[in-house]
Amino acid sequence: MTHILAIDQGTTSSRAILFDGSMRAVHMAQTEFPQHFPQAGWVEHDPEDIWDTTVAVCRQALEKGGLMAADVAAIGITNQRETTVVWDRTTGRAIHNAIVWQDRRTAAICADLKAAGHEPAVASVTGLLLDPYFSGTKVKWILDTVPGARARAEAGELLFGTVDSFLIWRLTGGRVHATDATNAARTLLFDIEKGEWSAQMCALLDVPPAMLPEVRDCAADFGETTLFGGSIPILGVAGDQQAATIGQACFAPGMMKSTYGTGCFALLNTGDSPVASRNRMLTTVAYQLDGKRAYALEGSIFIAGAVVQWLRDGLKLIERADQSGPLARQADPAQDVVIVPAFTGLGAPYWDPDCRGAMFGLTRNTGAAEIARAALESVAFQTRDLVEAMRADWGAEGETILRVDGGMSASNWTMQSLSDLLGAAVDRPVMQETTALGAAWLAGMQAGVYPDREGFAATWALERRFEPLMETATREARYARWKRAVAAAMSV
Ligand SMILES: Nc1ncnc2c1ncn2[C@@H]1O[C@H](COP(=O)(O)OP(=O)(O)O)[C@@H](O)[C@H]1O
Ligand SMILES: O=P(O)(O)OC[C@H](O)CO
Repeated sequence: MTHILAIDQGTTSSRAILFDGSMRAVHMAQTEFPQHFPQAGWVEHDPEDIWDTTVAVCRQALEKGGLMAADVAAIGITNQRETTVVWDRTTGRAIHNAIVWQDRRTAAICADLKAAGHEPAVASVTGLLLDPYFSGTKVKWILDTVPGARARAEAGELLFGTVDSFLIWRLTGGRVHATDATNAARTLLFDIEKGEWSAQMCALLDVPPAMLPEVRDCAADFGETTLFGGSIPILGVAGDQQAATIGQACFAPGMMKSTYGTGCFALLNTGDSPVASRNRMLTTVAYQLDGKRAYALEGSIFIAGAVVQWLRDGLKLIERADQSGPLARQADPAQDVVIVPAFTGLGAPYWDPDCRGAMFGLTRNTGAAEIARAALESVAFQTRDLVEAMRADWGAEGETILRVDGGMSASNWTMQSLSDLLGAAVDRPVMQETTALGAAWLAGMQAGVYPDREGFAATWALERRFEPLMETATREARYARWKRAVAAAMSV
């Protein structure tokens, strides 16, 4: 009973990481699974792929470590958020592919609700905006589209869940239909202040309450699984960005983390009451422990590491992601190329689904290095947009320190440019698997094998701090140019 198994079910891959009794990640397995794009702007996953890859990576990680179910004290689950599954209570099979968070098919439903003046009520109850990103309109779409689904959902025959709930249902053999407060907070159906499903939102989005999972703490009893050769309890659940916030030990109000994966998600802990944003940030649940919720302001950027993938796969300027920083370093300092990477519209704080990317400042001397630099800097400028908005919402006292993680945080050049363009310290921890660590800690703490919150926070260790080296006047001039570039891209 010495290990904790963290399941990290992400957008492009499923991962399982085994942590030992000292919270060290000791064995890992990862498998990518297919993405389906049935129409422009639509993104789906086959729930059976999600399930099969999840089970496979758990088995592989256990095998790598030569471990059995009896060696695992608990499972923690963290997951891609908002992605929506509706399944049959009797067979456990989904009635439609999972509709992924990136999917834009419900843009018209959102536009109609906005035009009818519902956004202020939605924001005040759920902390979110009327954007296709969230689960609620995706559930409505499935119920309106799959023949007979609405009547079956009303009769209690169909269940809704985000990916955590679907995995819990399958892992427990259909015994537990539950989610945690962080995942519930991403559905458009959850009253984040009261901590319960909102009848008003269910009515607005035509979602029968009978199909909703029970909402529990992030560290709680989510049932047990016997799939791995013995019984293992599931004791921790959190959406992946909240799990990273926990894994980064951002437990005190004012602490902020930013995760640079495919996209970028920055969360600022705002303490025990929700802060309504005046700057189009999201208000969300950071975690719920012992029935008490901590809240966060969240800024979501859809393209971060994806811009590096574009340099590699689209423009073929590099062969590997880690060549992007060294290439950017060679850029001519006299040139000021700006890229607005609005490949799938812009997220926070602009929320413009129709905007597309743009590049400014080209000369005859512009080459691969200048484009790479502009691509990496676009991530820093977007982070500054979020940090400015969050500080305006929450109060700007105190120094901003950003704790970073995710694949792109490995790039020293990008992290230095982030610190320069933010004018703030950027802290990169030793342990960069913060998402899985967050889920593992929740489960391990609930199982009684890991330390409490304070003890866990004390284990956070700095690998490297990046301090701003850029002159203030240069920083401000470059940021002003970025803002003009975004305005121009949005106006085309
Ligand atoms: N050294 C690096 N420099 C810049 N970007 C990188 C580097 N290593 C990885 N990336 C980018 O990070 C992303 C992968 O990060 P990861 O946290 O695994 O993302 P996700 O969980 O969204 O799949 C990719 O988009 C990749 O382009
Ligand atoms: O799976 P990731 O790491 O790309 O994260 C997805 C986010 O949870 C979407 O809100």
